[in-house]
Amino acid sequence: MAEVSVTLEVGYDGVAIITISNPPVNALAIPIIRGLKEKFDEAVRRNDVQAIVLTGKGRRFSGGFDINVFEKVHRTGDISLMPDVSVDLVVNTMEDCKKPLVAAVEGLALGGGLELALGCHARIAAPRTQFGLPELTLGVIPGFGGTQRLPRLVGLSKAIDMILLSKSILSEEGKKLGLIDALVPSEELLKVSRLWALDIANGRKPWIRSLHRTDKIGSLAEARHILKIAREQARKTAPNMPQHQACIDVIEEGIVHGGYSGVLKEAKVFKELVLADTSKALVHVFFAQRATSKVPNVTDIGLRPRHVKKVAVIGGGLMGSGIATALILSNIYVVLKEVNSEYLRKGIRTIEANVRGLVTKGKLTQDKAGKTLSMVKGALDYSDFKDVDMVIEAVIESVPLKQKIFSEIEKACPAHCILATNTSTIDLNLVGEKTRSQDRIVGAHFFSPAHVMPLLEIVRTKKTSAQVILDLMTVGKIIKKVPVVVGNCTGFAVNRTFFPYSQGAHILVNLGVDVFRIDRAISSFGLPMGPFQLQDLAGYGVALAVGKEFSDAFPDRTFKTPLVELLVKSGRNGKNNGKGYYIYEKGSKPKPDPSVLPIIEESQRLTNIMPGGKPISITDQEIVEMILFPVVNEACRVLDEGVVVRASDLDIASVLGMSFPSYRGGIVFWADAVGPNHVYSSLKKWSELYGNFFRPSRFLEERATRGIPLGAPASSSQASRSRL
Ligand SMILES: C[C@H](O)CC(=O)SCCNC(=O)CCNC(=O)[C@H](O)C(C)(C)COP(=O)(O)OP(=O)(O)OC[C@H]1O[C@@H](n2cnc3c(N)ncnc32)[C@H](O)[C@@H]1OP(=O)(O)O
Repeated sequence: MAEVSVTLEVGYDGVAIITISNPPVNALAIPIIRGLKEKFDEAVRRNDVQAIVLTGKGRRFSGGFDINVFEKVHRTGDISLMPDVSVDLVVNTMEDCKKPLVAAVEGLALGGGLELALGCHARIAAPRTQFGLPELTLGVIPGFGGTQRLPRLVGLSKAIDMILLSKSILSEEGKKLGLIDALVPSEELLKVSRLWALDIANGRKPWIRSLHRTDKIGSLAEARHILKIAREQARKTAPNMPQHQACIDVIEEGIVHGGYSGVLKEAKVFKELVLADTSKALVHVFFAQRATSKVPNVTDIGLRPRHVKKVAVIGGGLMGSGIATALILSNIYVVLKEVNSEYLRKGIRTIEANVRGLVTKGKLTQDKAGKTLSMVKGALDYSDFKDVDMVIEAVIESVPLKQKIFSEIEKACPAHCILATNTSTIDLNLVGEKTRSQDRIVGAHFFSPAHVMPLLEIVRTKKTSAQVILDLMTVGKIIKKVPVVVGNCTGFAVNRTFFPYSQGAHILVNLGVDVFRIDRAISSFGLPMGPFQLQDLAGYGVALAVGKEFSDAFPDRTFKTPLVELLVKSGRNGKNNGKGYYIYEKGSKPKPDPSVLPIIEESQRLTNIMPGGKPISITDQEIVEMILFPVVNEACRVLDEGVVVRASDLDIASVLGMSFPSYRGGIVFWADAVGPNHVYSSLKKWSELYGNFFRPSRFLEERATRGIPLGAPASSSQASRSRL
C-alpha cells in the first residue's frame, strides 16, 4: 500500500519542508488535508523554523482534491464529508501565516493542488509543469479560493479562460503571466524555493498575499464587460450546466465586494454544486473513463504490452485515412495500402488534408506536420507488410473481401502481427473464418472522423488472445484514444445500443410529430444534433445499410419506414448533395427544408400508424424519452448479454462515441437517474400502443420491478452468459 502522509523536515537553514505524499497524483485526500493543517501549525509553533516550503513527493505537486470524496458525498448525500479547507486552511493557516510560505511545484498543480500553491506567498516551478483549475469538468467550481486568487495573479480574462474552459497552462507561460515567480531546473527547485522563502522572511523579497491584490483586475467597468461576454459565451457553450454561470457569479462577487467575500461565496456555491446532478454525472464519467483500463483476465494477469512500431492500414477511404492520421500523429509508422494508385493518391491526400487542418487550427506546428507526414508510406502490394506489428483493415463492409484480405495478410505478415479489422458491423468470427490465426484477430472500431473522435471500441472474440487485446489497448492510449473492450455481436456495444435511436425518431415522424421539432428537442437535451440532421450528415446510403443490418439481426424489434427510400427517390442524399431534411448552403447553418414535408406525408400515409389517422400530441420531454428509452432498452440487452465488462463502459462509450452529453453521465447512468421503473412503465405503455419496437427487455423488467439500478453489477446468471 502506497503511503499517504504529510511530512515536515526542518533544515539547518531554518526552512521547514512540508511534503504531500499520496501516489500516484498526491490527491488531497482527507488525511492529507488534516496532515497539512497539523504540519503548518507545527512549523509556525517551532522556534527553529523561519520559513516554510510546500512541495509534493514523486515530482508531482498535486492533482487536486480527492475526487473519491465527491463520489462519497454523491452516494451518501452527506455534504459534511467536505472539509473546510478554503477559509480554515488556505486563508487562515497558509495565506495569513506569520511565516513566509513558498510552493515548490513540479509535474502538475491541478484544482485544489494549484489552489494551495496560490495560497502561498510565492511559487517556484520546474519546467513544463502543468497548472490548471479543471473543476468545471467535474460539475463544480474551484473551492479552495481559486476563483478569487487566479484572476488576481494572471488577470481576469486569462483566469476566465483557464477556469471556464478548464484549460491548463505550462510553467513557461505561467512565468510570463506572473502565476509563478521563478522557473528553475528540477534539480534546483527545492534549493531555490528555500532561499526564496528566507528572502521573504528577511525582507529581501515581497511578502504577497494574492487575495489582497487588485493590480491585475482592472476597473470595475472593464471587469463587468469581460464577465458579461463570458456569461453570454457560457450560455451558448454550456447551456444545461449550472457550474459555468455560478462560477462567473462567484468571480464577480470577489471583484465587487473584495476577495474574502468572494471566498465565502465560493465555499457556499461549491457545496451546492457538489450536490447537483451535473456533478454526480461528471464525477461518474471521470471514474468510468479510468475504469475502462481495467479489463479482467487481460490487464490483471501480469502481461506486458509489446511495442508496436509499424502498422499497416488497408484501405485509404475516410476511415482508413483517418486511422492512419491518428497513428502518424503519435509517431507510429504507417504503410497505407490501396488497390490502385488513384485510390492510394486520394488516401494520402486525405491524410495530408487532415494534418494540414490541425496546423490551420493551431494544434500542430508546420515543422511537426512535415515530420508527421514523413511517417506514412503508400503501398499497392504486401511487400512492406513483412515487418509490421499490426494490420488494421478498413475496406468496405463485404464479408468475402474481408475474408480474402485476412487470409492474405496471415501469409504476408510476421507471426506476432495483430490482425485487426475496423468493421462496424460484421461478425469477427466470419472475418477470420478462413485463417488459422484466430487468436490474433480483433476488432479496432474507430469512430468517424477517426483522427478526432476519442473512442476506440476494441472487439474481442472468444478466441482473441489477452496479449493482443492488451497491445491494442496500449496502441489506443498512445494515439490518445479511450479504448473500451467489448464482446462480439451485431453492431458491437455502441452501434448496437444506439440502433433504436434513429428508429424511435422515425416512429415519431410517422406518428405525425414534426421532424424539426424532434431535432430541436434532442439538441436541447444535449446531443450535438438531432437524429434527422445526423442522418443528413451520414448520408442516406448509411441509413439504409445500417437499417437493413439491424432489421436482419433483430427483426422482432425493428420499425420499417419507407421514408429514407422516398427521400432517395426524390433525389435527396442529405448533406452530400446539399438536399436532405435541411437545406445546406456554404457558409450558413443548415435550414429546415419545407419541401421535404410532402415526402414525409407520403411516408405517414404508407405506414398508417397514427391513431385514428391524427398526429399524436406529445411534449418535448416525451419526444426525448420515446427516442432514448428504446436506446436504454437495447443497452439493457447489451448488459444482459455481457457485451461490456461493466455498465459504466457503456456510459463512457456513449459519451465518447455518440456524443451523449457527459453531464448526464452516459446512457445507463442517465437511465438510472430518470428511474428504471419510469423507463420500464413508459416502454410498456408505448409497446401496447405502438408495437414491439418498444417492448421492454427482460433485464429492464427484472431490474425495474426489483428496484435494482441498471448500472449495478451483473448477477451470477448474467455473468455466465457473458460474451467476454
Ligand atoms: C476544491 C477543489 O477546487 C476541487 C478539486 O480539486 S477537484 C479535482 C481537480 N483535479 C482534477 O480534476 C484532476 C483530475 N485528474 C486528472 O486529470 C488526471 O488524473 C491527471 C492529469 C492528474 C493524471 O493523469 P494520468 O497520469 O493519465 O493518470 P490517471 O489514470 O488519470 O490517474 C491515475 C490515478 O489517479 C487517480 N486520480 C487522479 N486525480 C485524482 C484526484 N484528484 N482525486 C482522486 N484520484 C485521482 C485516478 O482515478 C487514477 O486512479 P486509478 O489508477 O485507480 O484508476
